[in-house]
Order: sequence, then C-alpha cells, then structure tokens
Amino acid sequence: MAKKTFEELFAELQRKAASGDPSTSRTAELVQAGVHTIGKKVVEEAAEVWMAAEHEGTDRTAEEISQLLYHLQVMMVARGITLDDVYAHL
Ligand SMILES: N=c1c2ncn([C@@H]3O[C@H](COP(=O)(O)OP(=O)(O)OP(=O)(O)O)[C@@H](O)[C@H]3O)c2ncn1[C@@H]1O[C@H](COP(=O)(O)O)[C@@H](O)[C@H]1O
Repeated sequence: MAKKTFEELFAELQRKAASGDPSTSRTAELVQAGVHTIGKKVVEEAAEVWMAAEHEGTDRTAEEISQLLYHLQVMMVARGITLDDVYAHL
C-alpha cells in the first residue's frame, strides 16, 4: 500500500520549496542549492537504480526508484515545471 501518490508527493514538495526550512526540509535545502546540485543527485540516483536492478532485490530496486522519482520531482519544482507539463509528453 502506497504511503502517498506521485501527485501527493509533488504537492508536498511544492509546499516545502515555497515555505520549508532548509535546516529541516531536504526539499527546501535542495531547491535552495539549485539545479546543478539537484542534477548531480538525479544522475547519482539513476545509477543506483541501474545497479540495484542488476544486482539487488525487488525491494531495494523499488526504494532506489522512489529516490530517483523524488529527486526528479525536486528538479521539476526547482525549474517551475508542473506535472501537466510532463504529462503532456507522456
Ligand atoms: N521521498 C523523499 C525522499 N527520497 C529520498 N530523499 C532524500 O534523498 C536521500 C537519499 O539519497 P542518498 O542515499 O544519496 O542520501 P545522502 O547520501 O545522505 O545524500 P547526500 O546529502 O550525500 O546527497 C535521503 O537521505 C533523503 O534526504 C527524500 N527526501 C524526502 N522525501 C519525501 O519528501 C517529502 C518532503 O521531505 P522534506 O523536504 O525533507 O520535508 C516527505 O514526504 C519525504 O518523505
């Protein structure tokens, strides 16, 4: 059972970016750091998804995928990209 949906997480991250405290919110901290820092996390998490898929189990791979999706959403928030902007290309 999912703790939250993709859409619910995105709404939460938009709130955190707008009014979160960087000392307690990872999202606010990353958005303040900017797209260069976020981009490096996206690439790092993507590599971890690849390695987990090749060498680890389903749960570990799913966890790495969740971290990649989180960092992609943080990048969207930092660039002012909405879910509809992305869905338009699906
Ligand atoms: N889903 C996530 C999530 N997934 C991954 N992460 C972050 O990504 C990190 C995982 O990457 P790493 O293992 O590379 O962590 P690390 O090595 O400590 O990271 P570095 O500082 O070294 O880059 C975690 O430690 C978290 O900091 C997340 N941080 C937050 N969320 C959710 O986002 C929402 C808002 O969170 P806050 O902004 O922190 O309030 C909440 O619902 C959280 O559950």
